[in-house]
Amino acid sequence: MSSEAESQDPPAFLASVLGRLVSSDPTLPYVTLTFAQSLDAKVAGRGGLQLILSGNESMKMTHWMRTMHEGILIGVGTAVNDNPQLNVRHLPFPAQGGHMQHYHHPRPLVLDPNLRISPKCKLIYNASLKAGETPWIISARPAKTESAVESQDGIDWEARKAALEKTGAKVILIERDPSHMLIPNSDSSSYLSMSAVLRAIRAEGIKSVMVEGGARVILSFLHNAQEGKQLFDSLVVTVAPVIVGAHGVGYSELLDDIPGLEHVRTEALGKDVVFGMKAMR
Ligand SMILES: NC(=O)C1=CN([C@@H]2O[C@H](COP(=O)(O)OP(=O)(O)OC[C@H]3O[C@@H](n4cnc5c(N)ncnc54)[C@H](O)[C@@H]3O)[C@@H](O)[C@H]2O)C=CC1
Ligand SMILES: Nc1nc(O)c(N)c(N[C@@H]2O[C@H](COP(=O)(O)O)[C@@H](O)[C@H]2O)n1
Repeated sequence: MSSEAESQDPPAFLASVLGRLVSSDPTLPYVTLTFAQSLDAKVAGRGGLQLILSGNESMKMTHWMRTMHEGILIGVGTAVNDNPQLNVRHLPFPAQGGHMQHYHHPRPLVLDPNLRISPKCKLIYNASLKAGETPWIISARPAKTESAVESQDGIDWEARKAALEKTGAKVILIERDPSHMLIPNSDSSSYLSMSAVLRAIRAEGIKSVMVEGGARVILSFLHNAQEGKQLFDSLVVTVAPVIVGAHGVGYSELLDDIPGLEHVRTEALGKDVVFGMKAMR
């Protein structure tokens, strides 16, 4: 595997798990759900502390996945907590015909109903330096109410939208859908319908999306799948040889059996093990 890791082509592992990254439904993008976890299924430490779970080899594989997809989707929890870059930085520098080539960066897509992301975040800063694509923020107008507190929220939301748009970031609005499948105990005002989000992204021209987390977004996809609504095509999970413990952040506490997942390939990458699965839509 080490010679493949240095190659200027994506690892064969990804080709067999992701195939041609073409969705069977033309109204939806091809979706890869992917994340790194500890042996005890935690994706972050105490209070959401960001953990570097992936070693060099599996992190490189993650960056191959980034360059293979047109979009990279996270929830606003990750955007605020980690201030991530979501660009492609850990691949061998590509040369072609004597010219240096740049890897394609995926477009960052942030689920952010209440527009909590900062206009000063790295995603926006990097885009200004051409070290990443301009992020798209996916949101929904606050519901109109008679309440003074909530109507003030509406005004603040408009101001936050204007501040983000001033940086060049695009705010994509979707309709609020109170009937969409909700994770038990979650607050409907801060959740968007995942299928509406995916349809909106596809309508904007994005044909493949890598979903990188965080915990609630992972749970949303898996919860939908558990209820028979399969919204991802493949699942790639890096397992690192560490135990985080009960104080860490997990995603599986509310889940039951998930049907329709089929193992494709398992790869040992450095200290980590990466599982590649396909999902039956
Ligand atoms: N180990 C790994 O691979 C990764 C770990 N993380 C970790 O995850 C943590 C962040 O996770 P969370 O706080 O759960 O935030 P998150 O990144 O999952 O964002 C959740 C937020 O997204 C918004 N959202 C809108 N529609 C939604 C929907 N249908 N489903 C889910 N969310 C929706 C909501 O405002 C919700 O609160 C951080 O500690 C971060 O370090 C994040 C990404 C990858
Ligand atoms: N593959 C992977 N391994 C880990 O150990 C991780 N902590 C993550 N996290 C995800 O990557 C984002 C950080 O990306 P940048 O390095 O800033 O580009 C982080 O926010 C998570 O989405 N992934």
